[in-house]
Amino acid sequence: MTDEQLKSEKIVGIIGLGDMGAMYAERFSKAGWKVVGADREDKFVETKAKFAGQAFEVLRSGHHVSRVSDYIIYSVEAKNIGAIVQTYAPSTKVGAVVGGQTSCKAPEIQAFEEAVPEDVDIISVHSLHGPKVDPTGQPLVIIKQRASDENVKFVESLVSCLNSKVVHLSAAEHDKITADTQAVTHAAFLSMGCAWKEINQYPWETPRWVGGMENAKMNISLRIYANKWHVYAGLAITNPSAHGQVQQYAQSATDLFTLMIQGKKKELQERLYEAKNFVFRHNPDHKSLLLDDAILSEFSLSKTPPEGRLQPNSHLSLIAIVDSWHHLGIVPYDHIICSTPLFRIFLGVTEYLFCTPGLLEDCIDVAVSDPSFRHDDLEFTFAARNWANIIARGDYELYKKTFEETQRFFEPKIAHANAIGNEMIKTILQRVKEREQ
Ligand SMILES: NC(=O)C1=CN([C@@H]2O[C@H](COP(=O)(O)OP(=O)(O)OC[C@H]3O[C@@H](n4cnc5c(N)ncnc54)[C@H](OP(=O)(O)O)[C@@H]3O)[C@@H](O)[C@H]2O)C=CC1
Ligand SMILES: O=C(O)C(=O)Cc1ccc(O)cc1
Repeated sequence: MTDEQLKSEKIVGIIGLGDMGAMYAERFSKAGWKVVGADREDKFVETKAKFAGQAFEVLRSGHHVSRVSDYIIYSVEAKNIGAIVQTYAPSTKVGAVVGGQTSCKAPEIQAFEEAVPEDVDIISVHSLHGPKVDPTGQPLVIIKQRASDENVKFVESLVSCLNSKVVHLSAAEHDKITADTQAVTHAAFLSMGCAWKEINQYPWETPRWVGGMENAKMNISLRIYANKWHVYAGLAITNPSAHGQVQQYAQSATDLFTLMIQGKKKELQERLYEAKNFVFRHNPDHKSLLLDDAILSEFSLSKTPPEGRLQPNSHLSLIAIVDSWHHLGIVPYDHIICSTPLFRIFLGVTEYLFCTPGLLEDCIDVAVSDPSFRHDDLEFTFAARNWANIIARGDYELYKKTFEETQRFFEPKIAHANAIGNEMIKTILQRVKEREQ
């Protein structure tokens, strides 16, 4: 079938009209597909009113969506995917295709394999960006679990209106890469947020955190705290590979902080240079960095421009990620094809620190000789260990509580940070494109 035939004959169904589901429903329907969607049945009237002006139709429940749709995308909380698939799977139209948008694929695929009838194909998707980011040029993973080539073409044709970069992976490959990239990135920025809350300081209000790298840390941290806790909890807790990665990050932060307070400069240097040589070995001349301080300096949350010399910082959150990539044998550049904007920014900032001549040396000097960031680094280390524990225990309630307490602390600044973060992401994407050319 041609794309036009598919568009006129197929019906696309979305179960879960939250941030990502609504984004898909809006974009697919605007591109000319017939789209139906449902959120929780008890919210039907409210959901129908919310999307009244849209080109897609809101139905009463996932059963109603499943009965009529040729491709059904479950865009629901990861923790509940098993139960939700079990509920609606028996209503799936004969010969249809099902898939999900959750961030970790093992539980999603298992739910489909267990519950959907055998005549139904399984093709999952994952847009590697948040709902407010323009999907153009961002990676979109397609996972053909069990499907005819014709149905894969149907899904490709559908998602082509997003203009994303399609990457075909197995569920296992997807989960390994996203554990390496997303889970640790989130752990780092979640920990920064908790540390600022514990020392009771908005980082943009003090001259201690000034400069491009600091802007990136604040914007990304607040961007994560602007999202829903379950997105990050589900992604890390349901992905077993993520537990070890987050644990290693906490261990690296602990080890490096210990070397700092012991004043063991030589050991710290050796450890970080070994990590640098492993992670950044493809860019030994430090050419064409993803980001630089001048670019990042534009994106400040502070009202007053910085004055004088920037205060050097031990950058524990950045040196710990390079150390943990080294310990886990991860070369982050290998994952760029399947990376999120936040991961690319994190990589860009660490690359800037490690590959700009003189910066890492300054950072090591400060780390062992200047105690002014010790309290912050101590809180950061506690926070990293706490997140690793919560994730390892699979404690959704404690995750929610810890996340929401910090979210409340940053509440007054979240909208502003999101606006600046969007601009920063656009600039960085442009930069990545130029570098690719
Ligand atoms: N947000 C992001 O940045 C990204 C998220 N993802 C993944 O996509 C999925 C959706 O995330 P997101 O849209 O952000 O989350 P949301 O919480 O915004 O959306 C999930 C929606 O599903 C609804 N829901 C719950 N139970 C049912 C049900 N039985 N039938 C129909 N709808 C139901 C929820 O209602 P209620 O809230 O009332 O329970 C909610 O409106 C998650 O698995 C997430 O990990 C993937 C990429 C990016
Ligand atoms: O870019 C990020 O890491 C985000 O925070 C947005 C996000 C969250 C969950 C996903 O599965 C994909 C993207």
